[in-house]
Amino acid sequence: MAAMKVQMTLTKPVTFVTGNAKKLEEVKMILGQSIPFQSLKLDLPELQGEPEDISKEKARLAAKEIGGPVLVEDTCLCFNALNGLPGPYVKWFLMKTGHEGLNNLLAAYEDKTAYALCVFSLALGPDFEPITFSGRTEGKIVPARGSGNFGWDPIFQPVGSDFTFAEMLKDEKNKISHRRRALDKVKEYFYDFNYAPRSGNV
Ligand SMILES: O=c1nc[nH]c2c1ncn2[C@H]1C[C@H](O)[C@@H](COP(=O)(O)OP(=O)(O)OP(=O)(O)O)O1
Ligand SMILES: [Mg+2]
Repeated sequence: MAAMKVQMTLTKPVTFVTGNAKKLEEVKMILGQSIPFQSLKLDLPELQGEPEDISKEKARLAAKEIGGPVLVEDTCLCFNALNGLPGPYVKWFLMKTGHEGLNNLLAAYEDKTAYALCVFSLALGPDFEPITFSGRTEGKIVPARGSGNFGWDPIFQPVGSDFTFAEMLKDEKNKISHRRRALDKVKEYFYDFNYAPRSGNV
């Protein structure tokens, strides 16, 4: 009876919880009118560990805080030469060492390939186990190019593009980004449970 549970529970719009205004901006652009949601700015404490577990734990905390359905996400930047690090810790590496420091981490390696990973977690309420949806974009780490107003965008150049995320128009980034790919799965989930009409802004 999972489907019925979902429909009964989602009588309220989902609250997307994040402390990052740039994330929220992209989520709004990508979702459009497809899923009814509201947002709340909260900087939730984050577990250490694997991306899925970090994201799920964030959702549990958020659902407890809100007392209703929540959506959160955790974003990682993973270097293949470093077996996936800095991964979920990229925020702290970026803050302490900047774009140059992140490039320097790879100086000893020929392999500059990396991937951006976004793990969304949906918790239908405080008593529900969160469900995760991941999206991944392959690319490489390059010296910073483009406007530096969102995280590590200037040093990530996706496969198949001559531009870094920071050099692209938002629309272009949103077509191929880790966040877009994860949100496509979130949307599918909502359509499957008839919570959002498939004819919505896809
Ligand atoms: O598309 C992106 N392009 C460039 N940089 C990005 C992107 N998405 C997240 N970022 C940055 C923000 C933070 O430095 C780290 C992820 O950390 P993460 O914990 O997921 O984000 P956060 O703490 O800023 O917001 P939240 O309150 O949702 O946890 O990578
Ligand atoms: Mg965070």
